[in-house]
Formats: sequence, C-alpha cells, structure tokens
Amino acid sequence: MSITVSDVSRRFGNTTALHPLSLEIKKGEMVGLLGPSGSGKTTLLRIIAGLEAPDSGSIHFGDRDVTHVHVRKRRVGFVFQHYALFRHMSVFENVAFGLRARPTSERPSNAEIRDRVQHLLERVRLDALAKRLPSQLSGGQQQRVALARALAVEPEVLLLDEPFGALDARVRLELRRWLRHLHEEFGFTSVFVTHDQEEALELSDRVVVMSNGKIEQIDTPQALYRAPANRFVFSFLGETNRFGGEYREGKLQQGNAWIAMAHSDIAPNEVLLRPHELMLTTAPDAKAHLPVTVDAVSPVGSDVRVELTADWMDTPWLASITHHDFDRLQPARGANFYLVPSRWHQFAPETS
Ligand SMILES: Nc1ncnc2c1ncn2[C@@H]1O[C@H](COP(=O)(O)OP(=O)(O)OP(=O)(O)O)[C@@H](O)[C@H]1O
Repeated sequence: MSITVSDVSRRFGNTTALHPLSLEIKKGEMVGLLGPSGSGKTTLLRIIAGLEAPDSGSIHFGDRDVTHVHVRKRRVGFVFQHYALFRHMSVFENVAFGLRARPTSERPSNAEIRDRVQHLLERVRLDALAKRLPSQLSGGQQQRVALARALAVEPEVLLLDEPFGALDARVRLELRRWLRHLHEEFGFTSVFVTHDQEEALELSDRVVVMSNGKIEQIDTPQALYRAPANRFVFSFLGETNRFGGEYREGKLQQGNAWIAMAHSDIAPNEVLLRPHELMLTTAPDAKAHLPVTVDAVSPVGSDVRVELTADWMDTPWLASITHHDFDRLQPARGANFYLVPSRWHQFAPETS
C-alpha cells in the first residue's frame, strides 16, 4: 500500500507543528522520520495513522482518500513506545487480541487464530513464552510481542513511534535487524519515527529529515550522508566540528589558527569538518595550522575518539583516529598536537 501525504499542515494553538508538506511513500517501502525533538515527526505519524486530523491537505492509502476515515478503518498496525501490552492477558492473548476484536462476520475461526498467532510467535522467537504475562518478560521481549500483535491483523501499513527508544543499545540493535527481516518477509509499508540517526540510516530505504515542522530532505541513507541538502542535514546526521573565522589572504583565519582554501561565496566565514576527516600530527601542514590540546581520549570502538580544545574553537572538537595512530602518537590528556584536515564542507547559513 503506498501512502501519499499532500499539503498536510497542523497547528496547536500558536505552535505550527507542521507547515504544509507533501510526501510519497512507495508500497513496501520502509521510511524513517528523523529529526530533533519538536520537529513534527510524531504529529505527521499520527496524522498518517488517523489519530490526529490535519488542518489542511489529504492522506491517501493507494488510491483511497483516507483523510476522513477513522483510525480503526484504516487497517494500520501500530507499535508505540508507550503503547503498553494488556497486563492481564498472556502473550498469546495479546497477539490474538486484534483478531478476536473483529466483528463476527470478519473474525477468523479459533483454529485460524491459533495458527496465525502461533506462526507469529515463532517468527519473533517467543513461542516458548506464549503463556507468560507481559510482566514476566524483558523489555525487548515485550516489544517483540507488541510487534507480533501489530502484525497479527495483517496491516498493509505499519507505523512505529520510537519503538525501541526505551531499550538498551544491544537489544535495540537486535530488534532493528529483526524488524527489517519481518518487513521483507511480510511486505508491508512501514513508517517509523526516531531521533536516532544511526537507527534511521540503518533501517530505512529512505529517510525523511525534519526540522521545525518542515521536511529538509528525503533521500536514501547513502545519498543523505554523501550529499546533504543543507547545513542542518549535515550537522544532524553526524558529529560536526566547526571552524569559524575571517577570510584573508587565501586563508580562513581565527586567532593563530588557519586553513588555506579558495574563497567560498556560499559560506565565506565557516567550514564544517567530520571527526574522521581530521588527522592528528606532531607538526603543522603547509595547508593548515590548527594547534590543539588533548582533553579526553576514548579508545573504545573501531576508532579512537579524541576530544580537543584550543583558544580558537567555539566548542571542543572531536577527531577520530585509528588505533594504529593512537599507539604511534600516544595522545595523553594535556598533550599538544596539530590537526590536518583531509576534507571540509561549506553550506549556506541556516535560515531558521
Ligand atoms: N497535542 C498537542 N498540543 C499542543 N502542542 C502540541 C501537541 N502535539 C504536539 N505539539 C507541538 O507540536 C510540535 C511538534 O511536536 P511533535 O510531537 O510532532 O514533535 P516530534 O518531532 O515528534 O518530537 P519528539 O521527538 O520530542 O517526540 C511541538 O512543538 C509540540 O510541542
């Protein structure tokens, strides 16, 4: 089922939660709505679900205009972070609930319900726990029940609002993979809300980046990361170091620091750099003079993250260096080095 959002807007009193925006989600696609708190992600999801009415615009599922169709008749499945399971019902009954609640004419037989629930519980690897109550499950297991419950009614559209928000990092990672597999097996169209960049980039076919009730960019994760449309998208998608200064004599300068570069009309006074685009060295380069002092070192992970300070910075910078360079340079707290950038980025200033 494709979803078409056309010129949808929504205000709450004086707050504009959504400026008129449009979005086309293809059948079978998995789309992540990504943005900072208050950017309008949940409002957009709730309007697609039918839990909230837009002030203007329309929502179509395929050719069907569902703008004024009640949530119960839209045949969407939900998984919300705080959309708790029924506490007094077993895992099995929680998953069966949506089927049993159907009007008699549409309700499957008890045997069919049993088979379908059984199959779903196997898919989420909870068949052994079918008789337990939700309180006897871990948080990750509960979210798997919530997903099975949403899928039991065979929705063509699955909507998820921060579904794994409350879980620890490892369980999150496991559930993400598992959601992706189910998505491919069942072929539904999914829209999920997250403020976690990594989650959006890993799960989505396309990501919708939002800020202040507007869509900043809609693209595949790769295209978003490689070709961000603007400064906001660049900054939001990954850690960013900022060098601000004045352009003089072929260099962008700030205090005793400078980077040699061609003049830029779009952003003459600023460049942005990712942590992995910086090299830590013991001597300055002919193209850049960026003296820094090591403030903290975190050698956990595939790279070593080094936090750096200097008088010429607005806020501390982050460089990520290889373990090999870390062993060679031994950057202890308080030690002085230079940074050599391999690449930088320039964008027009943000307007809002
Ligand atoms: N029921 C409501 N009444 C008043 N204001 C609301 C209501 N729902 C949302 N808003 C406002 O609309 C804006 C968008 O909120 P929304 O919940 O859609 O953002 P979000 O991107 O999902 O944020 P978060 O990640 O914090 O959930 C915010 O400024 C919010 O305060």
